[in-house]
Amino acid sequence: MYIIAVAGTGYVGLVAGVCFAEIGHQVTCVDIDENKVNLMKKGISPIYEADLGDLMQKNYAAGKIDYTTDYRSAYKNADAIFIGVGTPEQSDGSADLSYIATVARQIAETIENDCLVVVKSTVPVGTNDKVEQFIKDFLVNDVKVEVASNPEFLAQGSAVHDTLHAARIIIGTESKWAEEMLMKIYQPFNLPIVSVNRRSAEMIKYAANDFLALKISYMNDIANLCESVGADIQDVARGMSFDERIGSKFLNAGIGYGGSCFPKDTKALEYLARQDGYELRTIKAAIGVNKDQKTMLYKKACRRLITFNGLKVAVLGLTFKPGTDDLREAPSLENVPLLLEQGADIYAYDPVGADNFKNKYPAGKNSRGSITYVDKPEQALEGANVCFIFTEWGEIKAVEPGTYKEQMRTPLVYDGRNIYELADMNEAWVEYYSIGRPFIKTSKEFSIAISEVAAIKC
Ligand SMILES: NC(=O)c1ccc[n+]([C@@H]2O[C@H](COP(=O)([O-])OP(=O)(O)OC[C@H]3O[C@@H](n4cnc5c(N)ncnc54)[C@H](O)[C@@H]3O)[C@@H](O)[C@H]2O)c1
Ligand SMILES: O=c1ccn([C@@H]2O[C@H](COP(=O)(O)OP(=O)(O)O[C@H]3O[C@H](CO)[C@@H](O)[C@H](O)[C@H]3O)[C@@H](O)[C@H]2O)c(=O)[nH]1
Repeated sequence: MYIIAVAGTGYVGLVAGVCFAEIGHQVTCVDIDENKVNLMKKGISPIYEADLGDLMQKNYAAGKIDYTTDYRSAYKNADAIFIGVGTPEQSDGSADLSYIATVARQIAETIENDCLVVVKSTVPVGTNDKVEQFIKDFLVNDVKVEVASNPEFLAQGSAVHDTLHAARIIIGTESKWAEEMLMKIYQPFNLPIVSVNRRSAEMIKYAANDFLALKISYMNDIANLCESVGADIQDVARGMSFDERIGSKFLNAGIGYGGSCFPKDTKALEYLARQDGYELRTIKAAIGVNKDQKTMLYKKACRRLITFNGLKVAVLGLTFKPGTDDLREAPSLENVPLLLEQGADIYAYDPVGADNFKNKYPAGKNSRGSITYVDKPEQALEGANVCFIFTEWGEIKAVEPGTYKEQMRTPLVYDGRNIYELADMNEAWVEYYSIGRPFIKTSKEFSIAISEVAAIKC
C-alpha cells in the first residue's frame, strides 16, 4: 500500500484516485475548486461517469480516499503524487502547461519525504524533463524527487471500466527506483505494463490519440467520396473491418471527432513538430478534414432549404459523444450558432447534456432565432421542419423511423451519426440525409410537398 496524492479531480485525476483506492492504496485527491471538493466529500461525483459515484462512496466510507483543497497536507508525506490537471489548447495550437507548472511549484515547496511525481496529464514530448528540473529548482527540503510519465488512455463515458481493465499501462521512467515504484503501485491492477523511457511514454500518448483521430478523418474523407461516387460508407467500413490489420473499431464516419482530447492533441503534436522544423502532414490532413466535417450536414441542409429563418429545427444530441455530459468540441457547438444566426427556432434534446448547454445558450431568444430545451426527442420533433442528429445516444437511436413522419411537419432529417438504415427511413417516408451514404429519393410527389412547405415557411 502506498500513500498517494492526486492533483486535479477531473476525468483523469478523480478516476485514477478512486481506482487507486479501490485496489488498496491510501489516496488524497486535491483540487482548487472548493465546490467540487464539497460535492465529492458528500459522495457526489462532479462529473457524469458510469460507476464512479458508487466507487467514490464505497472507498470514502472505508476511509481509503479523501478530498481536499489543502495541497500541503496531501503532498507533504505522499510516496507518489499523480498530476491530472488540464493541458488545454492555446490559440496557436500548443498545450497550456501553466496548470502543470503551478502543481510542480506547490509540490517543490511542500514535500518533506522522498517522492515520485507522476504526470498523467497529456504533455508535449520533453515536458517532464523540464517539470523535474523545475521541481528541483524550487525544492525547499532536502529530499529525493523524480518525475515519471504515465499517460492516461481512458475514454469518457467508460472511464472507470477503461482504468480497471486498461489494454495496457504505459510507464516512462529514467531510473530503476522510479520504474520499480510505479510497477508496484500498478501491480494490483494485474494489467500489462509497458515500461519505456520518459520521452517515449509522452510520445505514445500523442501517437495513439492522433492515430485514432487520423483513422476517423480517413473514414470521413472516404465517406465524402462515397457520396459522390454512389457507394455506402457503412458497407465499406464493414467490408474493411474483417481485415484484422485494420480492425473494426473507430471506423464510424460521422460529423467529425470532438471531445477534450483528439482536437487538442492533434493540434499540439502538429505544433510540436512545426517547432522542430518538421511538417506532420498526416495529422495536418486529419485536422483539416475534421474541421470541414463538423458543418458538412449544415451546408447540405442549406443547399436544400435556402434559409432556416422561421423554421422549427429539432436538434437531437448536444454532447460530443454518448455517456458523458461533456460538450467540449461537440459538433452541436459549431452548428447551433449557425442555425440561430439564420433565425431558426431550435428545440433541443439531450438526456444529460442540456444543463451544460443552457449555460452557453440559455433558453429563449438567441441571436436571430430561439432555443427551447425539451425532455423527450418526440417533443423536439413535434411540428418540426428539419431535424439534426448530432449524438448517437440510446434514447435517440430508439426513436422509430415512423415517428419522424408522424411528429414532424416536414420530415427532413440530417443524421450526423448514421443511426438509421436507409431503407427503413425510406419506407417511413422520411427525407433522410446522412454521412457517406447514397441519398434515396422518396416518391417525387412527397419530395415536392416537402419543398413547398419549407419554401412557405422560409
Ligand atoms: N478527459 C479525458 O478523457 C482524458 C483522457 C486521457 C488524458 N487526458 C488528459 O488528462 C489531463 C486532464 O484532463 P481532464 O479532462 O481530466 O481535465 P479536467 O479539466 O476535467 O480536470 C482538471 C482539474 O484540475 C483542477 N486543477 C487545476 N489546477 C489545479 C491545481 N493547482 N491543483 C489541483 N487541482 C487543480 C481543476 O479544477 C479541474 O478539476 C489533460 O492533459 C488531458 O489531455 C484526458
Ligand atoms: O468511429 C468513431 C469513433 C469515435 N468518433 C468520435 O471521436 C470522438 C472521440 O471519441 P472517443 O475516443 O470515444 O472519446 P474520448 O473520451 O475523447 O477518448 C479519446 O481521448 C482520450 C483522451 O486522450 C483518450 O484517453 C482515449 O483513449 C480516446 O479514445 C467523439 O467525438 C466520437 O464521436 C467517431 O467519429 N468515429
